[in-house]
Amino acid sequence: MITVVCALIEHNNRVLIAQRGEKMQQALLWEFPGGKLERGEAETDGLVREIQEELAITVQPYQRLSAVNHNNALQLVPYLCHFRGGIVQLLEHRAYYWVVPEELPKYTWCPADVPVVEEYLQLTKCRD
Ligand SMILES: Nc1nc2c([nH]c(=O)n2[C@H]2C[C@H](O)[C@@H](COP(=O)(O)OP(=O)(O)OP(=O)(O)O)O2)c(=O)[nH]1
Repeated sequence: MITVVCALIEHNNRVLIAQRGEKMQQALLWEFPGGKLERGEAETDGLVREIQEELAITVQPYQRLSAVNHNNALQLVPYLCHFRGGIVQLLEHRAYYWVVPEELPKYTWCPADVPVVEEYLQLTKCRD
């Protein structure tokens, strides 16, 4: 089973979502950006590195959400992150949006992300 960390990057009550490229696995589906950890790398270190590599922005992870075990093949570990600066560049993805949480269900998600979206919606409802 591979571990993939992903970031729910928050800024001004919105969260960043990214669309996978045409040639990537799970092409054109929406995800929270992130990627696989390197050997011995801490989850949050790997996440900060992946977001810098993929989007050229700096994030600060602050809360781990529930890990999703998808088909015993992939463990997706989501983190809430503060946006700390930079200008988004699409170095790997096809598109990105900053969306309000209520808009999240409109997108076609990678299957493993569906429970993450649900947990995030619950959590943001409790904030209001
Ligand atoms: N980054 C990310 N990957 C996800 C999510 N949901 C999901 O099923 N995946 C899958 C897609 C890929 O099979 C795998 C992550 O691979 P990746 O290609 O994004 O990771 P990476 O940047 O480390 O890629 P690589 O260069 O090592 O291949 O996890 C998600 O929300 N974010």
